[in-house]
Amino acid sequence: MLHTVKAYYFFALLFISCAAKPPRETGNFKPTDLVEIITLDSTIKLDIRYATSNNFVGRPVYQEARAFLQRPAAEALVKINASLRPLGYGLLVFDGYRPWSVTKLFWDITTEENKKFVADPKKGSRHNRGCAVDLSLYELSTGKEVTMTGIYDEMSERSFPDYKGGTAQQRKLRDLLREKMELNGFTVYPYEWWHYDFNGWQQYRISNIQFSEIR
Ligand SMILES: C[C@@H](N)C(=O)N[C@H](C)C(=O)O
Ligand SMILES: [Zn+2]
Repeated sequence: MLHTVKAYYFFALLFISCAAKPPRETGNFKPTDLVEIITLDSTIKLDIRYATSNNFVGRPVYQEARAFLQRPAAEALVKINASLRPLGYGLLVFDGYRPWSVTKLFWDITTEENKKFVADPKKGSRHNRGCAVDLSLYELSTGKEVTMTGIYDEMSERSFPDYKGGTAQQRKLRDLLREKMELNGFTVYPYEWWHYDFNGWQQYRISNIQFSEIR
């Protein structure tokens, strides 16, 4: 019974988020040029959690396990991935461009207390602009995701980029990712070690197109 009520609630919110409209923006914006990351570098790994049930929603919210970014941001990731290779690591991407309707759904299902872990749809997420990426590292020798101080989309202090807990190795890897990202034009989100905004994100519009519509 509880399961049925929860499912009803989820689909009601999904319907609302799909029917809702992104905020109107005025001004001059760069043209949207979303590129699929793996077409630039197939050694960047994907684990698109939002296309699976293994995410904080507990259900897939994407129909396709793909990741896109505005071209300059995607090109910067290729450089970062190359600079990690001699150290034995590669990039593991959880999410890139995200349609605005998904940001609205995330906001609607998240408690007040945890709203700092999701973007306000009234302002839009930098993911909606194709200028934010959620990512971690994988080990080249095993192909496995490394262990960071907290898990992806964990809504706790372990997610803060300056969290002092965890092991020295976990903090070292989290800080290695941050160092490489910052050297290449990204800024970490103050509550999530995995979320990076590409500098200049303000120059791109909020989009609400589905992955299948990206040309
Ligand atoms: C939901 C989480 N992965 C994330 O991306 N959070 C930031 C704040 C966002 O929604 O833009
Ligand atoms: Zn993010």
